[in-house]
Amino acid sequence: MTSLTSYGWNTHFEQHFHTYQAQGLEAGRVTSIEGFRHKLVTADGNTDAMLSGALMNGTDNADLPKVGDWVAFKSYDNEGIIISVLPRINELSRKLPGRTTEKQVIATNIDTAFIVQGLDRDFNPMRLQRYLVQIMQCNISPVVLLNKQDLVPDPERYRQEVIALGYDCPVLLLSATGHEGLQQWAAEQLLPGNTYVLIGSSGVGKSTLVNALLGYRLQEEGAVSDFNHKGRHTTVSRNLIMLPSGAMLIDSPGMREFGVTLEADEQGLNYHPLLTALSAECRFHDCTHQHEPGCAVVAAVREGRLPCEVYESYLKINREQAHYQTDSLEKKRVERQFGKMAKQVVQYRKQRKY
Ligand SMILES: Nc1nc2c(ncn2[C@@H]2O[C@H](COP(=O)(O)OP(=O)(O)OP(=O)(O)O)[C@@H](O)[C@H]2O)c(=O)[nH]1
Ligand SMILES: [Zn+2]
Repeated sequence: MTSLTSYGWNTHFEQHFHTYQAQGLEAGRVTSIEGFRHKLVTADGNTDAMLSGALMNGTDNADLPKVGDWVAFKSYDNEGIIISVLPRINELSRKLPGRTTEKQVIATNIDTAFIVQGLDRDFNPMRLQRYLVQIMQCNISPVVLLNKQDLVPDPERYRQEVIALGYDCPVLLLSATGHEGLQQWAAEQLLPGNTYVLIGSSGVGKSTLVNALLGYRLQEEGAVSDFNHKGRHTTVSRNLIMLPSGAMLIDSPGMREFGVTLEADEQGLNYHPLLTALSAECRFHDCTHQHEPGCAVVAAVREGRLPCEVYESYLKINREQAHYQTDSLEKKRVERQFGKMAKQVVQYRKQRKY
């Protein structure tokens, strides 16, 4: 018997599961997905499950089961058929790379996201801020892991650089291969029954970190070639792994692009404590901190009280947000128009009786 609580089951899921339980369904958590095959951990151990026809045909991709989801399923010949996804506590998503405004759900029901950057060549405060903003907007708390500290002479300098960005989150230095900082990370940040996700570009050491925590090689670690310093894509799928300590970790394949998906009434600004504090002193309450007179943010940048990187990241994310919003508004307008057209056709058919 597996205790579902040790996998993160709580009263939220319990409540939503009631009606399914009455129908004789079971509950399980998705630990990996390969094609149509979903691996679930259940009260009776592990089982494979497929999607029901209704789920497969009538559901948007973002709402289909993802790693981390709790699902209601029916047992059938040693296999499960997933009938429904229980409402998520949160979902880690990103905008897919390129011009599309499509959202991709990476993993769900997450307590903390670890953003991993390697200090060798991957360290990039701009990219880090993009991850931070998106994670916070998904209602997930972030922790920054600066890995490969053994490869630079003064790793603390990088840590201070991240702290100076002013985000309210822990920043840790690690070496996955040298096992430095791992114990402290595990003891302070990896709590039993909680679910964590590792994100970051390919080659920053995510698989190596997972393996170090597990104490054995679960995934092949890809050798980053010295020749061109381009990491090979080694992690191909996401897995929810139970660590010996009872904490769960979802490893995700390297993602160089991490597009933000801020919604219409939100502002990237809300996710930066330094900017929020400063904007209270702007002359105009709806200041965009770009061209307005009496802008406290611009003044702080000029006087060196706000790091340029923070301001630059704010501008960049705002621009992207505007693009994302016009695009999704346009999509909604087209959908509305299509709905109207479909209604007209139905009416027309009724009148003509065919
Ligand atoms: N020197 C040093 N090398 C490391 C460290 N952590 C990882 N590496 C090396 O970096 C390379 C890439 O590590 P992986 O763990 O495969 O990286 P990943 O983030 O899982 O990459 P993807 O699976 O492609 O997303 C391997 O050769 C590791 O041995 C570290 O702390 N120090
Ligand atoms: Zn302003």
